[in-house]
Amino acid sequence: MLYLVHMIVRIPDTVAAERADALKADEKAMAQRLQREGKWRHLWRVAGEYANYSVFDVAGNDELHQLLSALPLFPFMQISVTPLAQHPSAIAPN
Ligand SMILES: O=C(O)CC1=CCC(=O)O1
Repeated sequence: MLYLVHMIVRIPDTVAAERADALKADEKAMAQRLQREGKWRHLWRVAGEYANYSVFDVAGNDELHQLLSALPLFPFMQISVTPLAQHPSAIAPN
């Protein structure tokens, strides 16, 4: 199943800069592993915001939740999820 996921990142000032940098490096490593595995199909920065729109291709709600909640920045993100279905006018299956 495909899911459009909106992630807004807010790391509070109480998190030390070194800790924040480590979390971001771990987040990048996990995101790139999931992209290589084909589960994180798109990752787009929202221009001008510390936020992204992503498309995940996973078995269902439970796998998506497991992946999102394992992200290093998960405690500092506001996440919204939109399940995607095929559009009948799309010229190619997604
Ligand atoms: O910077 C972000 O939008 C949060 C994030 C998701 C994957 C990644 O590497 O950073």
